[in-house]
Amino acid sequence: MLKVEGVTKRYGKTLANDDISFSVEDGQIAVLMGPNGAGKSTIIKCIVGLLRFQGKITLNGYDNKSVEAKAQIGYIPEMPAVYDLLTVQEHMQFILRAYRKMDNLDYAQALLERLELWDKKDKLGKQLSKGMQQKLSIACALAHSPRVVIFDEPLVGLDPHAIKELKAIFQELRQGGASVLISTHMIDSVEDSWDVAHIMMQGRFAATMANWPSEMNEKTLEQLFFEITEGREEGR
Ligand SMILES: Nc1ncnc2c1ncn2[C@@H]1O[C@H](COP(=O)(O)OP(=O)(O)OP(=O)(O)O)[C@@H](O)[C@H]1O
Repeated sequence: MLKVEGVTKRYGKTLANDDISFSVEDGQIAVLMGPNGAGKSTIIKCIVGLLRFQGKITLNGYDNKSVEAKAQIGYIPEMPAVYDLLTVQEHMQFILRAYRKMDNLDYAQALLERLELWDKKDKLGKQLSKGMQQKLSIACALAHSPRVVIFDEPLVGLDPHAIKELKAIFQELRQGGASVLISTHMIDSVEDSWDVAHIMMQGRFAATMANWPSEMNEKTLEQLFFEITEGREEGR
């Protein structure tokens, strides 16, 4: 479970996150949406421990800066960051050694196969295309079976096969009990597979929509998004 309590982050005079609180339960997919500059990447960077902030963030009860929390988190950044001089296969070995999860080697290979990277296993990071680097970044983040997985714009630059696989992976993570947070501009990319969606505006949550079977939503997520961000419903 991911718990964010009263997180505020300023860059100088810019208030990027303004007292944000939310949680993502085990086996839940939460979606973060909002216009450019709303503060999505900032809250994600706070969660994964890349930024200092005011407030409290815990992963399964552990402070997000603790080693216990870091061992449980998988982070797919907006821009893939791979090691130029490691091969695809060496990335997996490096990650699994670092997390002491060498038992996951078969799982890591299966991830590479699903993402059509196994035939590139001997290529260096710097020899991969942007989309291949993105796929490797996804495999690296998932290889150690994290319990909390954070995706920042994961579908950008992926080919249709990888998008299909990644959508299946979202569901498998959810079924496996992970807490999944996905930041995306592509409203239809998450289809109906999310549990809760937060729409961010100017550093705050302007609206939250649940997608439980019992919830009778009058509006689609897309309608709500345009209503909030443009002050009207799309097409009106
Ligand atoms: N390193 C930084 N230094 C100063 N200001 C920053 C920095 N990073 C982000 N900001 C500012 O913080 C605010 C939130 O930015 P953030 O990147 O979190 O938005 P976002 O919702 O992820 O946007 P996008 O959809 O464009 O990725 C913006 O006003 C942005 O200009």
